[in-house]
Amino acid sequence: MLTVTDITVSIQGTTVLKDASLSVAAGQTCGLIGRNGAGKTTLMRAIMGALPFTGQGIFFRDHDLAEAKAHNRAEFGIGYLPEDRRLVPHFTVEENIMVPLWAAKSEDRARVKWVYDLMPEIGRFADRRAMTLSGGQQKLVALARSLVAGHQLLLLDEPFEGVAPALAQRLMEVVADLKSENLSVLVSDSDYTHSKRLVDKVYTIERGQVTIAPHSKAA
Ligand SMILES: Nc1ncnc2c1ncn2[C@@H]1O[C@H](COP(=O)(O)OP(=O)(O)OP(=O)(O)O)[C@@H](O)[C@H]1O
Repeated sequence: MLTVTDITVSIQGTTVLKDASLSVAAGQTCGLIGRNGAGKTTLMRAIMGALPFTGQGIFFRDHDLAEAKAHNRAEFGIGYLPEDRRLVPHFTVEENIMVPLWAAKSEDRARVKWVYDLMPEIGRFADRRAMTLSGGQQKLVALARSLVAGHQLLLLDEPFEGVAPALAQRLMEVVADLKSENLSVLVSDSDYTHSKRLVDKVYTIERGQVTIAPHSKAA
């Protein structure tokens, strides 16, 4: 499904990701665990087309992502929850979660309804402007937005970071519920506490180098 092979990313002359490889199979949830500054966000942003990379490449199903425009990710069914949420503050919650559909020129209301069914709390504040929500609520909205686009693959960048325990629990429940949807998920975390209950396979990342963790349930 997603294959990253030997990619290197340099930012301002510094190599921040070095020959990184990983793969996420259909229906699999993979963890990417590493400390702050290890390169998790850099890898996610490279997959999303927001950072140039060198190396063999990033492939998603039949698509060579180096050849695709960043906005094609939504068309391919890839959803992304950035670490810093990146909601449009003056848009309503519903407008925010519609953004990937607009990018993909899709009117898939059924997908939006599916997200509201999965996360009923989102429907309850659908008309509120994003800037009026707490940080934790904004994370839920950003997760909902990633789900609207991500009917094949979800990239979740530190979804539990800086979130109160009850909300982290709720985020975990939503991600765990996706197991029955055959979605592929790559979830990054600075430690293994939250993600260990979710993942089928674990990669660790340290100073830009990715390795498969020995305690992975499946390789
Ligand atoms: N725009 C940038 N300019 C300079 N250096 C950068 C930039 N973006 C990232 N880096 C550097 O690249 C390295 C990896 O950063 P990255 O954000 O990918 O780490 P991370 O594992 O996601 O950690 P964090 O949880 O702190 O975001 C860090 O050393 C960081 O300082």
